[in-house]
Amino acid sequence: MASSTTTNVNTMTVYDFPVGPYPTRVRIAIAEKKLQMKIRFELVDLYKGEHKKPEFSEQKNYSGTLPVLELANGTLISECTAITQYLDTLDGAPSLTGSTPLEQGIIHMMSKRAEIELLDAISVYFHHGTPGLGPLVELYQNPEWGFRQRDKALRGMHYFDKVLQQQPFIAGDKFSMADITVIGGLVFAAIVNLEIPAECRALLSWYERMKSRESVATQPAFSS
Ligand SMILES: N[C@@H](CCC(=O)N[C@@H](CS(=O)(=O)O)C(=O)NCC(=O)O)C(=O)O
Repeated sequence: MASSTTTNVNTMTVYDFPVGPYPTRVRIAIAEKKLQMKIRFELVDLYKGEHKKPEFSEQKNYSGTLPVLELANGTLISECTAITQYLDTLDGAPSLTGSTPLEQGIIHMMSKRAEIELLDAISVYFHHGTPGLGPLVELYQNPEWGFRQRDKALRGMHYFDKVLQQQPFIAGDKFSMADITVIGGLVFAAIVNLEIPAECRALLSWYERMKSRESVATQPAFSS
């Protein structure tokens, strides 16, 4: 794992794979909260299986996935939703995860639905229905299960298209963590060459709007 030499005592570290769909979720949240100066990124090379080595799974994240946020005091937070919630509420002015109980409930539901119906489904297709991270990492593959999840993700795209026919953002009338999760899903869709169906015009239009946000456009996953 590469590391920088100078670290401010208050700097947080994100263990990261810059173009990865899930790391991109947290990268967008960091940009939306303008926390870039307080966070350093440390590359963990997924294609070399660094995330599966004991020094990572035992010391950083039992689940062996990225991203992981490490606070200055050594506290470790994994899972994109948890990391986003922590970073969003740090300044006492949540803008991504909801500022009322109702907003928090709806945003969490729609973000989790985006994981289940889109992002996580495409991840399973990537790992089981394609060569994924390669034979050193993909020790077990079930292509049929992968293809079923790909089809589930396509249904998910149609679902979110219908949602966006009725409202400007995934969880309602404001940009939120739920939009970021769907963006992560579409980043993964591009990686596996799973095109957004042409008839999903509301989803396509929403995605163009999302890609014009500075917090999104500046991410490595979107640099051509
Ligand atoms: N539920 C986790 C999933 C994280 C995840 O799957 N991250 C990917 C990173 S990336 O594919 O998006 O770049 C990973 O570590 N994959 C490695 C593996 O699954 O072996 C989260 O929300 O953080």
